[in-house]
Amino acid sequence: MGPGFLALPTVAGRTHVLDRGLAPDAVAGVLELTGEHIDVWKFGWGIAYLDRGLDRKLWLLREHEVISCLGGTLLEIAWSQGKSEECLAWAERAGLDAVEVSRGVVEMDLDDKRELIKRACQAFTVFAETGRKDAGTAVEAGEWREEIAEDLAAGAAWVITEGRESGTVGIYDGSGRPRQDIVEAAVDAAGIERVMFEAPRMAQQAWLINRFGPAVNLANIAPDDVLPLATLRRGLRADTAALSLR
Ligand SMILES: C=C(OP(=O)(O)O)C(=O)O
Ligand SMILES: O=S([O-])[O-]
Repeated sequence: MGPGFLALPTVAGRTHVLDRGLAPDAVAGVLELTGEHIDVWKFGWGIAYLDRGLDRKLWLLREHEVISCLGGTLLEIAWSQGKSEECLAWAERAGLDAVEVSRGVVEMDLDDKRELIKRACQAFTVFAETGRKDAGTAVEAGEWREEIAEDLAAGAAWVITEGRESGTVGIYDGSGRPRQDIVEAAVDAAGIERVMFEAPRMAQQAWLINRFGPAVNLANIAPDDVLPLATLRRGLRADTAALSLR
């Protein structure tokens, strides 16, 4: 990795990218430049449903051994219309590897979420998301702990904590600062290896890396932030330079 003359931290943390509708050629470019740093590629919200480049993008992701994931909002909308089976069958035919199961926009109780996770696990790796997508309904730390434990018991491979593309909800306050009690509750409940923090902003990525080390898993990373994030994880940027300064 790099020319090799620096002693840098070993990076084990996963990087999960949020695709807001990139063209296939752009995806090819991102993967060529930074594919080695990308573990999961999420088609945000309902993007996959409308994406005419989906087949080609899925082919590229497979070539680079990146897990492809359906956005949670699409499955929520399908579920609200009684179409979750149709949605999962379509995603399986399309060749997606993973789905996000969330209850961020619809009213779905924990029993329904558990059933949906179990059903989705039959064909997919499941990322179970915790937290609401609107700022008005913050979930308390105890509830996060409980929901995360249930999601994992239902078979979710990963827990993903809400932050959206904005970074101002879920584990963050309205100005984007981490809600530390929620962050710690998520790590307590899932273990650092199984939790992925949505962290769209550089300051949030740096805060989480400084708190948990370069092994922290970070999600909703913009495609052109992948390389900057790789530098943060290795202490190659002022915000985390303590990791590599001697
Ligand atoms: C991208 C989505 O939302 P979030 O960023 O909140 O996971 C989604 O639901 O697909
Ligand atoms: O995930 S990274 O920084 O290689």
